[in-house]
Amino acid sequence: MTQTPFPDDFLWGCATAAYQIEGSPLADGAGASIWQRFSHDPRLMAAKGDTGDVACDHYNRMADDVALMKELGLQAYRFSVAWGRVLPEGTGRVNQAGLGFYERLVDTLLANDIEPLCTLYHWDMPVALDDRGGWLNRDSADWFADYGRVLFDRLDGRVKKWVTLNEPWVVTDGGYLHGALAPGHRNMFEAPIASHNLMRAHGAAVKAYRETGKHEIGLVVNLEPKYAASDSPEDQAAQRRAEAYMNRQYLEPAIHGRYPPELKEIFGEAWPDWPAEDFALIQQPIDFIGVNYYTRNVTRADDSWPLNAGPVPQTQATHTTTGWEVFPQGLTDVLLWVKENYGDLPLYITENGAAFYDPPNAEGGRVDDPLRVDYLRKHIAAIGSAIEQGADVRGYMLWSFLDNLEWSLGYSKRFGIVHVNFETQARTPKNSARLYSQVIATNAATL
Ligand SMILES: OC[C@H]1NNC[C@@H](O)[C@@H]1O
Ligand SMILES: [Ca+2]
Repeated sequence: MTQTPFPDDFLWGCATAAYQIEGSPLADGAGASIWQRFSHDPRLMAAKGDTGDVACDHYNRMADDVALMKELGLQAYRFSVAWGRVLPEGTGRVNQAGLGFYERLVDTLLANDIEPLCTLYHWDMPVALDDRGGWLNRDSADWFADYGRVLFDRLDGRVKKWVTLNEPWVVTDGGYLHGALAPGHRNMFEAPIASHNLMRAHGAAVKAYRETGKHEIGLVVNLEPKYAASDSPEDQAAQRRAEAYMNRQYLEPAIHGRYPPELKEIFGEAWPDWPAEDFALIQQPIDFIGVNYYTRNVTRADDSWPLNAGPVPQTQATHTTTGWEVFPQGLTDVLLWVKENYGDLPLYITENGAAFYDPPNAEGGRVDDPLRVDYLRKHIAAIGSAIEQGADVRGYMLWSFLDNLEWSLGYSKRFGIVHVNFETQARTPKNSARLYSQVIATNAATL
């Protein structure tokens, strides 16, 4: 049994997102989001009928959920704000009832010694703004900065760690290129524009934060390390394209004020010439990088895949119910990759976790989830290894606190360390929650 002690002030928490857990999407004057529209459209939503109308009913059960977080020993909780609750039309009029929910959430967390980490954008743009072009409209940077100012003014100080965007790659690739996610567009000319405006909005919000903010703000990116299938020039080039497209497309402009050259090669005529002043806006200094890690990709040249880069299935490995290879080493590798390419900014694992099969109801108040326990043990140890090798990792926000709406995949993909019976809304900590409580209590990974 090897013990890897973590730094004394390492922050252990869980992550969720508004549309995936709250329910009551239109309550108390909230404006509909693009996910309200998308999840109700059977032409677009893969898991037809699985909408966010109820989800985990967290909007009504928040106090009990925070009490459960406390019981499990969480030190932090990463949540997102539903933009439309606060600004029903996306800009202008503030809905005090909506803002009040998040203020109550933050105050309840603080009363339980749980540090709030607040994500401004976790995919749920108000439909009023999508109808004005959404992320395709260059005004989206101003809309987003104004939205940020409302939250900073009310909550900064109680919230000391802010996140502008969650996973801009998924927003763009899913929402504008492949159409699997809201707003469901399939257009390779739109994707770079949405992507670029998301990063302009990130920069505008960081700039707005610096006007009054006294604490920290960062960007959260999903990183999936790409391992070339062979040393052949074709596979090496495929790995470079895949890495540029998913892992460099957002960090490169945010940190270095440029795009990786492979993107023009990938998008060709669909890749605009960006105004130089955009990069000055995007490259606002940030205080940390949030890394969301789930799995890796072994990449080979394969023209049956976009980018002429396809995965080599790792049939020998354990896979999650979302089809992802369990590969803890990839978390160590990707943390060191960020340090090597983007310098010594503090890092947080802002999401990591796994969906494995769990029963729909927790017989006898127990849910035994050995595969998730194993996944968490190994990935937490992988962070310890990265820290030993010099990565400045400050915290871990496990995805997720509750089983929830896995977007277009619906409620069948259960990522929670706490089981939710969606018939009764009963919460039942899984064995993985008990493991996590031990990790937090000992501040160490045990393998
Ligand atoms: O797929 C699991 C998670 N990945 N990152 C974004 C979250 O909203 C997802 O549920
Ligand atoms: Ca649309």
